[in-house]
Amino acid sequence: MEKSVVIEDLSKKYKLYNNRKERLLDLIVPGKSYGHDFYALHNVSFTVDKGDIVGFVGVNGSGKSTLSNIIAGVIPETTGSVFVDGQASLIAVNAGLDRKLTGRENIELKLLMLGFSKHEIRTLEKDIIEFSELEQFIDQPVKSYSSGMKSRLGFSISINIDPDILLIDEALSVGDKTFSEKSIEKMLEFKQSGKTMFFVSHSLGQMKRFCEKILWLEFGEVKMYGSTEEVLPKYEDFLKNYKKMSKEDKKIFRKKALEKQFKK
Ligand SMILES: Nc1ncnc2c1ncn2[C@@H]1O[C@H](COP(=O)(O)OP(=O)(O)OP(=O)(O)O)[C@@H](O)[C@H]1O
Repeated sequence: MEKSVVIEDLSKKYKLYNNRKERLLDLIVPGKSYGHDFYALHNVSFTVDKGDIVGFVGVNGSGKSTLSNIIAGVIPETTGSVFVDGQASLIAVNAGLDRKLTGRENIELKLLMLGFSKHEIRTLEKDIIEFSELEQFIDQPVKSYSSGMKSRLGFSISINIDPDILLIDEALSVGDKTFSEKSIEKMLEFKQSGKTMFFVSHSLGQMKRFCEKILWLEFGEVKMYGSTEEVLPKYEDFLKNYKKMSKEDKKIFRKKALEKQFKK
């Protein structure tokens, strides 16, 4: 099988500060370190074959968006290696849109940055605007858009540029039903063309519908990776138990995980 994405020992570390003074001191005092290291991802390894549809699951803060952003090249990893074969495109609420520019300008800028020719831009721009259903709003600045409109624009750009790898991070949760259905159809087309896709969603129904494999992240670490039939029922069991936990037990569970993420 041809590999599409290979992640080895990937970690993403953030520096967290208690206040602005600490942040400033960390910048200007040589040889001394202020603040705390926090691992959003720690030693994550997995391999994805060409044409796989992989879902990322995990409770809030487990690292799903951080991982999608790293695969899409939006943020860098701290350590480890990330191999991505081809061009990856991320669809996420707010991702990659310049709020000051209009919808049309955002489309043109994105296409220019991706190296499309003038002729290709003209054709693609038309398709993207039509798919987005933004009509006359396309010439309004993105800062005036609702989150649904932004998500429609982002989705339309990313899907129409036909990337090798598509990452969809919760982008379907904010659109209205008709647009979601249309997007799902487009995603099924993408799936049928044998391209690699990643999917982040809290909707397990959507995960079942699309994904062949599931990566379950728990506070920055891989808890399980395997076929949807194997992993999703286990994750569902975990969620059921997690929901049943008392407020106090949930707090303890989160605290223990956070201690691990801070210490590594
Ligand atoms: N820029 C940042 N600086 C500091 N910490 C960050 C930053 N970005 C993310 N984090 C932390 O990294 C962890 C993982 O965040 P991430 O958004 O990847 O989780 P997630 O699984 O996508 O969560 P959700 O389901 O809520 O969207 C969280 O604890 C978050 O607070």
